[in-house]
Amino acid sequence: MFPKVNPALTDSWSELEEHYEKISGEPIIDMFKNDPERFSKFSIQWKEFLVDYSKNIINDESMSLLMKLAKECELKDAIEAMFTGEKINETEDRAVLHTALRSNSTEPLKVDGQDIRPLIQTELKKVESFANKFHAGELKGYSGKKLNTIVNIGIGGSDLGPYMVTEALKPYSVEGIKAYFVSNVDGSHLHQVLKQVNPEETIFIVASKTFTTQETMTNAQSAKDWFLGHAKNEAEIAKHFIALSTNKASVEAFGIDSKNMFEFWDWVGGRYSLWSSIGASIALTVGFKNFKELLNGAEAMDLHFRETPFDKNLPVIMALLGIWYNNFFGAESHAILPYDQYMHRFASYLQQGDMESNGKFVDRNGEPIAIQTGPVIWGEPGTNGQHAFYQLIHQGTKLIASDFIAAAQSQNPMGDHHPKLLANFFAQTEALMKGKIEDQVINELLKEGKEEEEIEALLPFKVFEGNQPTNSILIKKITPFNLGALIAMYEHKIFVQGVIWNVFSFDQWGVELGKQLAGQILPELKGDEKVASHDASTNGLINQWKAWR
Ligand SMILES: O=P(O)(O)OC[C@H]1O[C@](O)(CO)[C@@H](O)[C@@H]1O
Repeated sequence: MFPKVNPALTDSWSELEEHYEKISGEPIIDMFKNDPERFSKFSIQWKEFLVDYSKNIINDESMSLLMKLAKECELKDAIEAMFTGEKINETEDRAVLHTALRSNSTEPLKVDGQDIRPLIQTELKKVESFANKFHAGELKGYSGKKLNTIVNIGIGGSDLGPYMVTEALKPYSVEGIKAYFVSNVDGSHLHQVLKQVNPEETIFIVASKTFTTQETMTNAQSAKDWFLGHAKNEAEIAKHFIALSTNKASVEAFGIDSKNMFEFWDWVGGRYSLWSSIGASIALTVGFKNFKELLNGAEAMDLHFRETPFDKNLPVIMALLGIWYNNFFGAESHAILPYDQYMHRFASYLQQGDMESNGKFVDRNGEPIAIQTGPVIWGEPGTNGQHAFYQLIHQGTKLIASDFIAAAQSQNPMGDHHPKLLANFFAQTEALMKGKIEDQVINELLKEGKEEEEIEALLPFKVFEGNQPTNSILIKKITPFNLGALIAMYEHKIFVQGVIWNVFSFDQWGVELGKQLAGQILPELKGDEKVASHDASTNGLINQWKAWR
């Protein structure tokens, strides 16, 4: 196992603290003026990606200290430990091998003495053959009609990944296939979907690693009841319900034959599972070939991450920049801003990926952590976000580091929409860096014919400092391959940050408490008696609900 290093005790940490004092007030724009090589130095072109991180508050020294931090935290060993299947998820005694799901290597990779490569290939082939039959119209429902609609029922990692990808790859959807995703236990979610589908043509995909998640099991049961209300025959479930899970016994207990189950394993974390059978809804929507391309793109990023020196390594650089702002500038959040409408779920997907992984306050030794760990992840597609929350990034009191993501080629070229979208993508990072200086504002106001007094009054509101750091990720096109690589880049960024903060990134004990309490409260909601077993606030809310329901 790689060593459990407290990052705050490394030499590089104190050197970075000192360095921060020197550099934090320096305008990025001046750094460009002083260094003509800055863009080529702080940008990386990799396959069809251009990652430009030159608009950050960094110089050569910042980067070399951050690289030193990665070395002092034994990042290289940590990467190898993950890829080779060491049980780095110690609190659950599990290996972390989502990378194996997309690997084309045939070299044996053992977990508990068993080579997992054949297991992965068998399930992948199962998904392939099922998807091919579905698209060939060979799968028929209870009335003999072809199946052409999928309803994925899952939540968290069993929803966010497949939903985000099927949305991002909508232009690659197989013609005639409709896909819906139901996650919320709020009955309205399932209701709205069931209103739109024909039971004779629908496959319900019950996606749950544990097959015990309350929301998913409730939605699956209601979907089954609805389906049986139409099909009238339990035997027809076999044609219309499949399960994606690690838990065969619960799948069978629910009434789905294990022949209709696509398996995955406990060494695949829920939020890293879209590459496994959980991706079946992706294969059914965009076709198996595109799903495989997605896996290939992720594998290409895995190889880049594993083999490239840190100073040219995309996930490592992205992670270190995040640490720079999170731990030295005191930034509390990180914005994900895709200039791509199809990627409207990307920030939500990364919220789980990042916040469930690195939202930890205890280190790998079980000691409380004295430094900040995972940031708040948020975002929306541009340009919509520009008309909503960018004001705060431009002129608020917080430092917010952002990732701007855009595709050079549009999926739907239409008039000058794409140049306009991209003009905004380019303009925003420039504006965030430059801000607006007094002279510029005065000139503008003079041109508008304002008097000196008016100018003086308006000046403080119109000037802003800029120096908000951004990364720009320009991708030639959002193909399945490139999307796979992009997702994998963020997965590895999260991993690197977890290693440096010395947290266990692959468990999520914190989410259990709310689940436990909801389990206790549910029976108390029956009947009209007042509840008095909680704190006054919770009792008050429950009792008012009882009065109003
Ligand atoms: O796939 P499952 O077992 O239904 O779990 C769904 C989600 O619930 C969580 O355990 C958190 O509540 C996630 O980690 C997971 O992705």
